[in-house]
Amino acid sequence: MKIFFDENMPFAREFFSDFGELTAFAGRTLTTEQVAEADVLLVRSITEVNQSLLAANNKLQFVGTATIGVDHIDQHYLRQRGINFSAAPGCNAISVAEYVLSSLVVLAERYQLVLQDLTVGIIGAGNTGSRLSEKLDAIGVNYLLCDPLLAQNDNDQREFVALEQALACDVISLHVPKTTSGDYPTYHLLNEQRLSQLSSKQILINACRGEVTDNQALLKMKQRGHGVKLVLDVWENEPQILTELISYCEITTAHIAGYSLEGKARGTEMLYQALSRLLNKPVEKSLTDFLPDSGISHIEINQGFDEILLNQLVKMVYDVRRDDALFRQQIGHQQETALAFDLLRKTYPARREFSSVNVSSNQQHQSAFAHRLGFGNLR
Ligand SMILES: NC(=O)C1=CN([C@@H]2O[C@H](COP(=O)(O)OP(=O)(O)OC[C@H]3O[C@@H](n4cnc5c(N)ncnc54)[C@H](O)[C@@H]3O)[C@@H](O)[C@H]2O)C=CC1
Ligand SMILES: O=C(O)C(=O)[C@H](O)COP(=O)(O)O
Repeated sequence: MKIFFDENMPFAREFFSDFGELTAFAGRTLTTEQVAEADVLLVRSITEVNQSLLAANNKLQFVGTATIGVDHIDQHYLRQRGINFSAAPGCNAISVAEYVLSSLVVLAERYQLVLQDLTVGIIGAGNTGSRLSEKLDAIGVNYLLCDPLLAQNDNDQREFVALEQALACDVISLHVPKTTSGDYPTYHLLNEQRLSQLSSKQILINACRGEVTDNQALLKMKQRGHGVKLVLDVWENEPQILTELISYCEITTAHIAGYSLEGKARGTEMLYQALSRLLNKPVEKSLTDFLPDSGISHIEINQGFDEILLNQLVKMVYDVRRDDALFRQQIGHQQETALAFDLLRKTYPARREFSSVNVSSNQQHQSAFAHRLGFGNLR
């Protein structure tokens, strides 16, 4: 069996070595010819899987994407061809939530905001939005959820608000898939008209897909002096992004919100599980077999939790300013934007989830707090 996998897929060799012959490829430049002999194709978000890519292949059995987003996959075409497909829902949702939390902590310090005085409008309350809401619950920050699709689901007992209400919150955090059809398409959900209604006091965070926000409209409003604070992890037209927008962002990164080692590797693990099921093979390997120990394994706390301690704790494990600094250093300076954007992602420095660090305290409620925030949980 010939298995082709994206070179940026951690532990692919460890998980799939028993399945057959493995070939790594560069996701951005994969060609029809390269993939012609594949029985299994394992991609990440930068590979468009469609009729054109698969035109020369008549033996493909399985396509997997080690990502949450599936907007790069023509699932209709795969169904027509009878090719099995699996994604990795939720694989890096914790990582995205920790990115947003780190951004909030950094901005709170920068502007002397008390997080508990703010309300976060979470737009899209699936895996990433839910992981974020749990972390906000843990630190006592208010939030409103907007998800018209889940609002129609009788099994979901959470309270949902209309888009307009979520857009009026102090912080807006976007967690929707990129869609162009259906009752609630998200392409340019934040279009010029909606963006124009934001106030200068608000914070807008986009860590889902760039196309959910109209980047040209954002640039225009910032050039006119609008004060809205921007945290952008994702961009329209990646990797050829609108570089003029960078200097107007408070925090800006190269689509790495989901790039904790755990998040990326969980994606690989989920595809291993899916392929094992398809081939009726036992699932014998687990992520915990391969994850290295984290740099910090244990933090002991001897004082009460307050804003300063929360700030230190979050930033000790993941400080988003590292990724922001790397981005500003590399993009638009050293080489062509698209190459620099992809290189930043390919050479992303190790980052671990809160779960890799045990936090303990002699006061039980403090340990419980850290646990709720995601520290020291199962990997
Ligand atoms: N920046 C990054 O590194 C990452 C980005 N993502 C992106 O984030 C997206 C969301 O991820 P998950 O939460 O895990 O997906 P999910 O599928 O679990 O949840 C998405 C939610 O958005 C809701 N939704 C759809 N259209 C909506 C609309 N118009 N208004 C409000 N809600 C709407 C859906 O009902 C669903 O509950 C992914 O599709 C992916 O594109 C995901 C992981 C990492
Ligand atoms: O899971 C998703 O959806 C994401 O956005 C991933 O973090 C994207 O990572 P790559 O697949 O582009 O490496």
